[in-house]
Amino acid sequence: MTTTLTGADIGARLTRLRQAAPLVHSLTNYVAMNSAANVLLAVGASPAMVHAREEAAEFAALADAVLINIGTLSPHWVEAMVEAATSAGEHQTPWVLDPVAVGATAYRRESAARLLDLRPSVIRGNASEIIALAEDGLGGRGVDSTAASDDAVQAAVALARRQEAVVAVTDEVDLVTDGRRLVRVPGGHPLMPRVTALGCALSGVVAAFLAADQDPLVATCAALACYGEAGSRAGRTAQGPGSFAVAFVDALHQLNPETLLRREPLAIESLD
Ligand SMILES: Nc1ncnc2c1ncn2[C@@H]1O[C@H](COP(=O)(O)OP(=O)(O)OP(=O)(O)O)[C@@H](O)[C@H]1O
Ligand SMILES: Cc1ncsc1CCO
Ligand SMILES: [Mg+2]
Repeated sequence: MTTTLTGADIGARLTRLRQAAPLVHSLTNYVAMNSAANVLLAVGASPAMVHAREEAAEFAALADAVLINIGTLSPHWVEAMVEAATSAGEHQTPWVLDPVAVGATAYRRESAARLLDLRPSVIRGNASEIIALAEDGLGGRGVDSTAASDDAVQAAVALARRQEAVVAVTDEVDLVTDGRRLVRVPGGHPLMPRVTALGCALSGVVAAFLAADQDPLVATCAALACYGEAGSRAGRTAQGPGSFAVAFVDALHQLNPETLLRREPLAIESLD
C-alpha cells in the first residue's frame, strides 16, 4: 500500500515548527557549529550549541530535541554525548545521531556503537556512513560518501529495523525509512555537497521537526523536503559554493507553506 505526503502536509509541519520554535540542544562538530546554528535560526528553531560534559545532561533535559554529531570527537565530547543522549532518553526527548565518518576509524565506530545503544530517534547520514553503521564496517572517504543513496537501501532498512529508529540517507535523492515504510525525497542542488557541514546542519533541522511531530518518519521527510526545496531555490542564484551557502540560509528563511504547495507529493511505500 502506498500513501502520500503532500506539499500541504509538509507546509503544515513547517508552520508548526515555527510556532513551537523548538530549542535544539546541539552537540555538533567545530566545523558545523556556526553554520548549523544559522540554519536552525533560518528555519525557525532555537539552537544552543552546548557540549561540556558537566552540563550536557541538564541541558538536554531542558531541550525540545537533541542533536549528536560525531564529526570532531575527543573523549570529553563523547562522554558529554553519552550524558546528553541518556538524559534525552529519560525525558522522552527525541534525538538525532549524525554518524560523521563512522567508517573511518575504530574510535568512531566504538563511539557510535555506544550512542546507538542509547536509542536515537533518527539516524541521518550519507550513504557510506549508513552502510558502515549497518554492517559494522568501513566505508566513505573521510567525511564524504563514496556510495549513492540507492546503494544504501538495504542497509538503511536493516539498520532501522535493528535500532527501531528512522534512518535517513542523504544524496541527490534522499531515502527515509523506519523499517516498515520507505520514502524517496528528491530536491536539493549539486552544490550542496560542495559546502561543508550542510549535512550536519540538516541533522539539526531534522531534530527541530521531530520536536513538533508525533510521527518521526513524517517529521524527517518534512525536514528533508524543506531542505531540498531551499537548496533548489538557492541554486538558482548561486555563483558557486560560497554564494550558495549565503543564498541557502536566505532561502530557508524565506520558505513558506505556499511555496511548498507546488511540490510533487512524496510516496510513502509500505515494506510489509
Ligand atoms: N548531488 C546532490 N544533488 C542534490 N542535493 C544533494 C546532492 N548531494 C547532497 N545533496 C543534499 O545535500 C544535503 C546534505 O547531504 P549530504 O549527503 O551532502 O550530507 P553529508 O555528506 O552528511 O554532509 P556533511 O558531512 O558535509 O555535513 C541533503 O539535503 C542532500 O539532499
Ligand atoms: C569537514 C569535517 N571534518 C570533520 S566534521 C566535518 C564537517 C562535515 O562533515
Ligand atoms: Mg555528514
